[in-house]
Amino acid sequence: MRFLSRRLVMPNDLNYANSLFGGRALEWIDEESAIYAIFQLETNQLVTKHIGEINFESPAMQGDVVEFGLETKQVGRTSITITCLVRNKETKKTICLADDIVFVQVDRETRLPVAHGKTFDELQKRAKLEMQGLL
Ligand SMILES: CCCCCCCCCCCCCCCC(=O)SCCNC(=O)CCNC(=O)[C@H](O)C(C)(C)COP(=O)(O)OP(=O)(O)OC[C@H]1O[C@@H](n2cnc3c(N)ncnc32)[C@H](O)[C@@H]1OP(=O)(O)O
Repeated sequence: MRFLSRRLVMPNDLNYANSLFGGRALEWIDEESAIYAIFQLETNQLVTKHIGEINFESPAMQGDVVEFGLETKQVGRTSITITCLVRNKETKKTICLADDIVFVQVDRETRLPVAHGKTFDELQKRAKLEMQGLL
C-alpha cells in the first residue's frame, strides 16, 4: 500500500464532538481513490459504482494530519476495486479503512460501462517500477 496524499483536519471538517466528521472522511476517500484510479487506468471517464464496508476505528482531531494509503485490490473488464486506508500521519493509528471502492469506466456519450483494457498484473508491474523510482 502506498501513502500518496495528506490532509490537515480543519475546523470546518469537524462534527459536534469535535472530531473528523464521517461524511468528510468519505468525501476525501472518494476523491483520493478516484484520483488514484484515474492514474491507474489512465482515463478520467470514471464513476464511483460501489463503496463497501467502511470501518471507523479511531477519531481524528482538529490539527491532525491524516494520510491516505491506496492499493489496487482487483481489476475487472470495466472496473477497478481499490482499498483506501486513512491513518494519522504522526501516530500511524488507523482512522478508517474502506476496503471495496469500485470505479467503472463509462463511455462519454452513452454513459454505459466500457472496457479499460488494463490487467491486475500490468498495474502491479507498473507500481513496482514506480516504487523503484524507475517510472
Ligand atoms: C489527469 C488528471 C485529470 C483530472 C481530471 C479529473 C476529472 C474527472 C474526474 C472523474 C472522477 C471520477 C470520480 C467521480 C465520482 C463520482 O462522484 S461519480 C457519481 C456517483 N456515481 C454514479 O453516478 C454512477 C451511477 N451508476 C451508473 O451509471 C451505472 O451503475 C454504471 C456505473 C454505468 C454501471 O452500470 P451497471 O449496469 O451496473 O454495469 P455492469 O456492466 O453490470 O457492471 C459494470 C462493472 O461494475 C461492477 N459492479 C456492478 N455492480 C457492482 C457492485 N454492486 N459492487 C461491485 N462491483 C459492481 C461489475 O462487476 C462490472 O465490473 P467488470 O467486471 O466489468 O470489471
